[in-house]
Amino acid sequence: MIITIVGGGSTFTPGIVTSIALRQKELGVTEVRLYDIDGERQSKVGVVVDWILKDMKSPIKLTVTTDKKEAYTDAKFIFAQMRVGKYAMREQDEKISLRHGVVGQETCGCGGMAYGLRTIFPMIEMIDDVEKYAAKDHWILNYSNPAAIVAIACQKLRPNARIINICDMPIAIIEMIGKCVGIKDYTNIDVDYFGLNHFGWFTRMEYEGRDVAAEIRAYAKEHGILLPKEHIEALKKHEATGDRHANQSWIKVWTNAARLMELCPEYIPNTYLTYYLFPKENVEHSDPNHTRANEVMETREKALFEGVDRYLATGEIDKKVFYAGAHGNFIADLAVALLGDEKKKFIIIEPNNGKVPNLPDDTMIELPAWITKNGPELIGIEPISTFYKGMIEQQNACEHLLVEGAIEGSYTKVLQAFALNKTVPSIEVAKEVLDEMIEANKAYWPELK
Ligand SMILES: NC(=O)c1ccc[n+]([C@@H]2O[C@H](COP(=O)([O-])OP(=O)(O)OC[C@H]3O[C@@H](n4cnc5c(N)ncnc54)[C@H](O)[C@@H]3O)[C@@H](O)[C@H]2O)c1
Ligand SMILES: O=P(O)(O)OC[C@H]1O[C@H](O[C@H]2[C@H](O)[C@@H](O)[C@@H](O)O[C@@H]2CO)[C@H](O)[C@@H](O)[C@@H]1O
Ligand SMILES: [Mn+2]
Repeated sequence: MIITIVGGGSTFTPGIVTSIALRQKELGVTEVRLYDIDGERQSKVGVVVDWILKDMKSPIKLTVTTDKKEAYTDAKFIFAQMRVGKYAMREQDEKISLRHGVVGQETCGCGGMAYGLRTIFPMIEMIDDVEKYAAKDHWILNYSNPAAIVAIACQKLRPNARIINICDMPIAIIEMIGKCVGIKDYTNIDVDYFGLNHFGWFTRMEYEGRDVAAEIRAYAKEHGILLPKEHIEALKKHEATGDRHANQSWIKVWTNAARLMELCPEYIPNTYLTYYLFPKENVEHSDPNHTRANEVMETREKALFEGVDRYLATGEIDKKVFYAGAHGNFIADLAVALLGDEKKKFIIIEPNNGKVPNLPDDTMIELPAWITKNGPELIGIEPISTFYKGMIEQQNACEHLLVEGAIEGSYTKVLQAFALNKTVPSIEVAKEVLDEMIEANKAYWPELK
C-alpha cells in the first residue's frame, strides 16, 4: 500500500511520516513517496524522513521523486500539502495587505484570497494526475491551504474527485483547550462544531461528563487568553516556551479568542474568526515589516533545514528540528478510519447538501462526519441562528465569487470578492490591494480581465 505526500518538501513532512510509521500495521503501508516540484528542497526533507524511518526501525520503503508518474502510480492515499509560491509569496500576501491597512494573514482576508488564486489550478492539475496514475479507489486527503477556497474550486471543477479537504485547527484548538483545563486525553473530548474552514464554532465540548465548554469559558474570563497556565507564566517572564503557539502572532490570536468568548458567550470560536471580528485591532497589533511568514522562516523552516545540514556534517539529529504531533496524527488517523470503515467522528470539509438546513447545498461546510470506507457522512444539525448564518453567508459568497472569478478570469468578480470580505473596509481599498497583488502574483495567478 502506497501513500504519496504532495509537497514532500514541506516542513510538516517529517511529522506526517512519523505518524504514518506509527500506524504502519493498521495502514498496511509498504511505501511512502514524496513528490514536490522543488527537488532540492524535498531531497533535504527526504534526508530527515529517511533518518526517521531508520530510527523507528520501520519497514516502509521511501521514494523521493519529482516525477508525477513515479509519484502516483498505484498510490492508495495522496496526502496533499502544497504551498504554492512558498513562504516568499506568503510574506507578500501578508505584507501587501498590511501596507494597505487590512489584515495580512495566510488564509484569511486578502492574503487568503491571493493564496487561493495561486493554489486552485495546481490542485486541479494534481487531481487529474492522480486520477491518471493512482489506484482507482484512491483517496486524496488535502491539507493544502486555503482549504476553504481550494474545497470550493475542487467541488466546482472536479465534483467527482475522491478528495476530502481537512484542517487540523479544530483538533489543535481542542488540544489547547484540553491543556488549559487539565485534560491530556484530548482526542476523546467530544464536540459539536459547524462553519466554513477557519470560520466555525464549537457548540458543545464534553469529556467524561464534564462540560468542557463551560470550564473554558470560565478560564478565558479569568486569564484573558486561551493558552495553558505554564505558557502564561512563561510569557509573563518573557521566557521562551518552545511552543509555536507562544510566538507573537499566535499570542494575539489566543487573546482575541478569549475576548470573543466574553463578547459572544454562546459558542467557542475557531481562533481564525478573530481576524474577521477584530480586523482593526489585528492590524494595529501587526508589524507590516515582520509577519507570521517571517516568524515561520526564522523558526520552523530554519530549524529543519539547518538540522539537515548539521546531520549531513556530523551524523547527529536533534528530534526538535522537526515538528510531530496533532497535525500528522489527524491525517494518518483519517486514513486508518477510511481503510478500517471505523465510523469514527472527524471534523472535515464537504458539500453541505442540507446538513445545515438553512445554508445552501453547495456550501463547503466544516462539520463532524462519520468516516466509513465509502467516505465521510456529515452529521446534520438544526438550523443555525441569524448571527452565524449571516457571517457564513457573507464569507461563503466571497469565497464562491473568488473561485468563479478565477475560473472565468474576471477582474470584476475577484474585486467584488475582495470587497465582500469582512476584513476589507471599502471597495477602493479592495482595488488597491488587488492591483498590487496582481503585480506580485504574475507568475502564479490566472490572468484577470
Ligand atoms: N489545512 C491545515 O490545517 C493545514 C495545517 C498545516 C499546514 N497546512 C498547509 O500545508 C502546506 C504546507 O505548509 P508548510 O508550511 O510546510 O509549507 P512549505 O513551503 O514548507 O512546504 C510546501 C511545499 O509545497 C511545494 N509545492 C508548491 N507547489 C507545489 C505543487 N504544485 N506541487 C507539489 N508541491 C508543491 C513546495 O515546493 C514546498 O516544498 C501549506 O499549504 C499550508 O498552508 C494546512
Ligand atoms: O503559521 P503557521 O504556518 O505556523 O501555521 C499555520 C497553520 O495553522 C493551523 O495549523 C497548526 C496547528 O494550529 C498546530 O497546533 C499544529 O498542529 O500545526 C498546525 C500547522 O501550523 C491551521 O489549521 C493551518 O491551516 C495553518 O496553515
Ligand atoms: Mn487549517
